Amino acid sequence: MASHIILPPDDEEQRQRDEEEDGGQSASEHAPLPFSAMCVRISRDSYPNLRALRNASAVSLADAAYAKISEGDFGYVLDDVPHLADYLPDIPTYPNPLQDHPAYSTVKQYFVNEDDTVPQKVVVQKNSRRGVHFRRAGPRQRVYFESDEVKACIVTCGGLCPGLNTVIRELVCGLSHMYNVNKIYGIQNGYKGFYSSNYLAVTPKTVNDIHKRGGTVLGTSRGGHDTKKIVDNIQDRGINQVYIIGGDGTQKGAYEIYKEIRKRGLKVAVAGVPKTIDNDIAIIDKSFGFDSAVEEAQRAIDSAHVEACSAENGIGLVKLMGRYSGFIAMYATLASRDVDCCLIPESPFYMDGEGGLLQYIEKRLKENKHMVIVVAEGAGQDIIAKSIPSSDQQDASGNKLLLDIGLWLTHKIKDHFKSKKVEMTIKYIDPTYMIRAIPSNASDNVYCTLLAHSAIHGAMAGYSFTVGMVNGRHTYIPFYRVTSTRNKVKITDRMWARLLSSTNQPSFLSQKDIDEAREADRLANKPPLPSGANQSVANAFGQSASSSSNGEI
Ligand SMILES: Nc1ncnc2c1ncn2[C@@H]1O[C@H](COP(=O)(O)OP(=O)(O)OP(=O)(O)O)[C@@H](O)[C@H]1O
Ligand SMILES: O=P(O)(O)OC[C@H]1O[C@](O)(CO)[C@@H](O)[C@@H]1O
Ligand SMILES: [Mg+2]
Repeated sequence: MASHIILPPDDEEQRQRDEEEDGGQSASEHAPLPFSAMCVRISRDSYPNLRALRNASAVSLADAAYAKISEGDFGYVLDDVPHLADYLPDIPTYPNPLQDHPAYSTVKQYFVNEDDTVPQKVVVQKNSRRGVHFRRAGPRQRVYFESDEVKACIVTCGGLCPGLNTVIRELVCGLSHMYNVNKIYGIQNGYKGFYSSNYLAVTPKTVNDIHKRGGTVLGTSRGGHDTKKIVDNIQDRGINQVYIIGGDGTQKGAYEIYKEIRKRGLKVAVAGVPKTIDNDIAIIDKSFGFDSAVEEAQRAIDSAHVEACSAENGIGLVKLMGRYSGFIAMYATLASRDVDCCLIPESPFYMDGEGGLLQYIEKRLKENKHMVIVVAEGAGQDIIAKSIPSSDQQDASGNKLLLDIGLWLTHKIKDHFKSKKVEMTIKYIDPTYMIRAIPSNASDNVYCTLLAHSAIHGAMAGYSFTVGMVNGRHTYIPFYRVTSTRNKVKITDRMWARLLSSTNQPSFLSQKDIDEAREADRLANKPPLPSGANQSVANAFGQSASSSSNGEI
C-alpha cells in the first residue's frame, strides 16, 4: 500500500506535477487517512516508488528493505524506527512502571504521545513542505518488557571519548531505578567481548562513581565484529536489550546485529548511543563528549600560544582530532581567539607560492612575531601523500591510518625558514590522547544522562534505533540514517566564514574549489531523481538532506 501526500492548497504547480507522477490521480481523491493507517513498511514489492525514495534519501536498496517510512499532510514524512511488533505481531504489552514511580508520577505529562515526532529541518519558508521527521524519544504509556524479564547488556566500542562512563552509569542506574531492572551485564573490550570474555554483572553500586573517570570501565576495542557469533551469544545468554555505545563503525555493527536478530525473530531490542569525539555522526546535533573535548583543546592551544609568544618568531602548532571532519579544530579555534590559522580536512590548502600557507606564516610573523596554527589530523593528507609514499595501512576496524600532518608541517615550516635564513622556533603539540582521556564536563554529563534515559525508554518500548538529539529534541533515528553519511564542516556555510574572519587566514580556495564545494552542497541538498519518481516523497527527503544542524548555526 502506498500512502499519499495531501498538498498545501497554494502549491498548485507541485500538485499538478504530483498528479502526473501519481498516474493522474487528483489530490482531492487522496482521502486524508488517519495517521496510523498511513504507516507503511517499505519493502521491495510493496512500495511502488521505492527507487525514487531510495535515491532521494540516499537509502541503499538493502537498507530500504528495513526502512519504515510513512507520509502525512503537506509533505510530512516520518522516517520511523523498527519495532518488535513489526515481526512479532502478537507480542504482549504492559503498563509502564514509571506511572507509579514517586519521582516521575507527579510530572504532568511525563509520557510522550505516540504520535510525537521531531522535524529534521526547523528553518522553513511559508510554502515549505514539512519534510522528514523522526520519532520523539521518551517514555511510553505501555512497554514491551516486564521488568523482571529484562536481561540487558552494555558494550563500548571504538576510540575513547569523554562521557563513556557517564552513559554506562546512567544506563545501569536508569534501568534499575526507573524500570526496576536488575539483570544488567557489561560486555568487556568492545564487540569481541560478546563471544570471547565473561559478561560482568553491573549494578548501580558498582558504577556509582565511574562518571568522574575518563575512559570506559568496560574496555573498548576496534575490529572483532562477528555478527553471527555476537548474536549467538546474545541468544544463548537470553539477553533481550542490547545497548551499544560507539561511533559510526559501531553503529554499523549495531545495525548488523539488529538485522540478524530480526532474521532470527528474537525478542531483542537494540539501542545505539552514538559516540564520536570527531562529531562526525550524521543527523544528530552534536555527539556527547564534543564540548568537553573542545574545552580541553583550549589548554593545548593556550600552551602553544605561551610557547609562541615567548620566542622570537615563535610558532605553536597543535594537532587536534578529526579524521574526516574538522569540527573540534573549528570550534576550538573559534573559542580560543589566539589561533591564526586553522586547517581542516574539508578545506584544501597548499604550502608554496602566492596565497599559500608558507607565505601567510611569513606575513603573520612579520606582523605579530608569533603565531598559532591548529590542524585537524585529517587535513592535508593529499599533500603529504605527494611527498611521502604512504602504505595505506588500516586499523583493526578498517579505518585508514593517517600520516602525521603535524610532524610533516613542522618539518616543512622549519625547512622553509632555514632556507630563507630566518630565525624561528616551532613547538608541536599533539594532545589527542590527553583530550580523549578526560572525564566529561558538567554539560556533557547531563547530555549523557538524557541520552542514556532516552535509550532505555526506547528499548523498553520495543524499538531498535540510534538515539540522538535533533534540533534540541531527543529522537529515535533509524540505524541506516546515521551510518549512510558522515557529518562534515561545510566550508560554504556561515560557521566556516566566521572562522576565516576571526583568524584572518586565507581561504586557500580557488574559484574552482568554491564552485565545486557549492555544487557538492547543491547536490547533497537536492539529490537527482530518476524519471518517474514520486516527486512528493522525493521532495520531502530532498529538503531534509540540507538540514544537518551541525552545519549552520
Ligand atoms: N561496517 C561495519 N559492520 C560491522 N561492524 C563494524 C563496521 N565498521 C566497524 N565495525 C565495528 O565497530 C567497532 C568500532 O568501529 P571503529 O573502530 O571504526 O570505531 P567507531 O565506532 O567508528 O568509533 P570512532 O571512530 O569514533 O573511534 C569495531 O569493533 C568494528 O569492528
Ligand atoms: O589511536 P586510536 O585509538 O586508533 O584512535 C585514533 C582515532 O580515534 C579518534 O579519536 C576517533 O575516536 C580519531 O580522532 C583518531 O584518529
Ligand atoms: Mg569512526
